[in-house]
Amino acid sequence: MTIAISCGEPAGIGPEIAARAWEALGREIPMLWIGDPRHLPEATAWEEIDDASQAASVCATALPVLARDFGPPAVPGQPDPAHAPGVIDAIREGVDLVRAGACTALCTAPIHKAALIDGANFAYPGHTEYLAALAGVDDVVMMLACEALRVVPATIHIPLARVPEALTPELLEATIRITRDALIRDFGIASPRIAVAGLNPHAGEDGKMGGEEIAMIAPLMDRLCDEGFDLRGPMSADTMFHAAARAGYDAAVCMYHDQALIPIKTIDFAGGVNVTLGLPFIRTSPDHGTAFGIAGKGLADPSSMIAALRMAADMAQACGPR
Ligand SMILES: NC(=O)C1=CN([C@@H]2O[C@H](COP(=O)(O)OP(=O)(O)OC[C@H]3O[C@@H](n4cnc5c(N)ncnc54)[C@H](O)[C@@H]3O)[C@@H](O)[C@H]2O)C=CC1
Ligand SMILES: NCC(=O)COP(=O)(O)O
Repeated sequence: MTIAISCGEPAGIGPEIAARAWEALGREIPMLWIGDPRHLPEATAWEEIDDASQAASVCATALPVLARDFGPPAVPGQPDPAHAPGVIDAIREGVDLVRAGACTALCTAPIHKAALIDGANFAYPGHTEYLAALAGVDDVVMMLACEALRVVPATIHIPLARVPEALTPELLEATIRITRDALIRDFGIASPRIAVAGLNPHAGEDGKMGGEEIAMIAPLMDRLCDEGFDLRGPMSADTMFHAAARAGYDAAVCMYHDQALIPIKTIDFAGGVNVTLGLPFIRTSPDHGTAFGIAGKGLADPSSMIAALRMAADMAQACGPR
């Protein structure tokens, strides 16, 4: 039942929120941290382990650490490209542990994408795509979830100008299918109701403000509804996130990153969790980034990390490791 935590960017708040999350949950949820222990806050009670199987017994008294040497020390707020290989390896090691059955889930602390590209030619825009590559799967889906809302961006880390061309019926169909399967399997919703956002203002206003809704989104939705999917939309993105609208669906599939992430980070920044759907293992993460401005100052709120660990543990409990 041990959850592997990858360290994330050492100059960000990742190490401190992991340490704080262990303080909050270490007696309840076995976990281990993969990274360079010199990057943890000085006061952290940590203990080196050689093997994931030792984590459960250590975790009640110290944060179990699979210690790796990243080379230079970390300066809060100043990412060092020299850490990039270590950061990437920690994610890969976490995946290996989960896939080998030594851990039940992976919870990733935030990475600074630019430092990984500069330091190691990291070929992926984020964890989501890297994890898909490690797992050898083509279609994965990013979901951000909090008590009040679940959102899924169909396109993720691409420039806004490229969204319309990237938004193919195939991509949207895979996104909706994976989302529905996960709502049933991981979130225990027998008949998921999925809202689908339009791409354009007012969901295209009958074609007067853009054509993607009529040409692509609505026909795909009709086809999936004929198969038994409960889909609502295409909805105007500006009016689908207020409380009464949210009561009408279990998840919202959105067309691009900010359409999905702005509402959830506005509603519940502290409680939001990023969960990757469609992987053959469980991966969660806090919804926020590296927060360089507050790193090393003891100001970071660990709530989202705690929520991410809880969600990973709940998913493992409900469905078992994949
Ligand atoms: N899963 C991941 O690896 C993610 C990584 N990132 C990366 O993080 C870097 C910084 O991104 P930003 O857009 O600045 O977002 P950010 O989430 O790091 O920071 C946004 C604002 O929220 C505050 N904040 C964030 N987390 C906080 C916490 N736990 N407690 C208190 N305040 C907190 C920050 O101080 C800042 O004011 C980028 O390189 C981005 O790619 C961003 C999101 C997720
Ligand atoms: N904006 C969300 C984000 O950057 C998380 O991406 P990932 O690293 O989880 O793929």
